[in-house]
Amino acid sequence: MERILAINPGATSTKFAVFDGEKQLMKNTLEHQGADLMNFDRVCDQYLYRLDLILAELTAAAIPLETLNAVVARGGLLKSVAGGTYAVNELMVEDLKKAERGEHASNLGPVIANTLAKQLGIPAYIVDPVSVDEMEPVARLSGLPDLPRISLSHALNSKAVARSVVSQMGKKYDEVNFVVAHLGTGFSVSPHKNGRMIDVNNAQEEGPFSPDRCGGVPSRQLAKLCYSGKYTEKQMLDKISGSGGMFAYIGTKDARQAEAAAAAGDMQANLVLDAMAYQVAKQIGAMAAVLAGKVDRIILTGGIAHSERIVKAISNRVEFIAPVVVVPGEEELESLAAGALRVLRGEEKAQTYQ
Ligand SMILES: Nc1ncnc2c1ncn2[C@@H]1O[C@H](COP(=O)(O)OP(=O)(O)O)[C@@H](O)[C@H]1O
Ligand SMILES: CCCC(=O)OP(=O)(O)O
Repeated sequence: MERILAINPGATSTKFAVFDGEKQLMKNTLEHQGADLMNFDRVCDQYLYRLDLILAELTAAAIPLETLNAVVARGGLLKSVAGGTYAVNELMVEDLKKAERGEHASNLGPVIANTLAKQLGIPAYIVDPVSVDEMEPVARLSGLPDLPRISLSHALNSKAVARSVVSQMGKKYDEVNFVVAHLGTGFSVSPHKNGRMIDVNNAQEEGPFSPDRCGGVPSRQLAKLCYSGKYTEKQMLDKISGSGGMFAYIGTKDARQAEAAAAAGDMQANLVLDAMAYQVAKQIGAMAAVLAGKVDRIILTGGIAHSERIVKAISNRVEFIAPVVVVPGEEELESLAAGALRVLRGEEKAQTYQ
């Protein structure tokens, strides 16, 4: 039986699980307080800190490291790649340490996996990293040649959820058209046409605003703000991704807190939640147009798909397009393990990142 350690580093947590084949032996979420991560200048500097915490939990769960056959992690902001499972290599680790496509917690995944796998002499993989790019040429133009559109999304969960919905329909992924909205800390809304994600809003800088990102904002005003002298480049980038969106308006990234505040009469929290759902619905409409209106299902997934209020607000606006299926949360660890398993069992060949 293949024993696999799956790791999913997030902005404020590290989720990991150990699987024997398909069977999950343990699953854990390590929460990181702001103060724990404050001492690290860059995201990739956190890899040993997070790895040590995982190792301590594996020891506590009496899972000897020597019993692991592979490590698999959520991939980061790499160069654009096709979907699938990739062997972690040094070029991938170097690219993520340089973070040329930006800082994001998922950049830590391959670095942590590589460090541990090298120590144990076992393979390390990533599956459907955030830089999966299946966009059609027409989707790549932004309107400014200097600023090509880039595919950075929740490809791992969006594709896994699409596959699971399609199997419930008794069809194949390449026989259907879906719009999948992943609503987590970042939001990505993607049209899936016959098994390919042919467009997506870059979850770091486009589309609807999300709990900590501003999404697409008025471009002239943004340019003026950048040159206003009020903010450094780092501060501006943080406004766009990290402390923008819902957080910038009401000081929380937690949709549950926002809902509780709205329920207690906070009008601003109420408006911000309505606006977030409104923008998601607008983005779903745009992606339905990408599919020429031929949409078999709209899928809402991610942590915020647990929210009845937000799901209802979005569904009311988009269910004229296609039936809405809600798959709350994410199955990223399971999808990572399944991707590694396909390679270990010889059902799929690991691709090479270059
Ligand atoms: N039951 C719930 N109701 C409303 N919002 C929720 C619920 N559970 C989680 N969320 C929200 O989901 C968001 C995080 O989603 P998640 O998919 O865990 O994000 P990520 O993995 O991208 O950090 C947070 O804003 C959180 O408040
Ligand atoms: C960069 C795309 C993936 C993403 O936004 O993930 P989170 O929502 O977990 O930050």
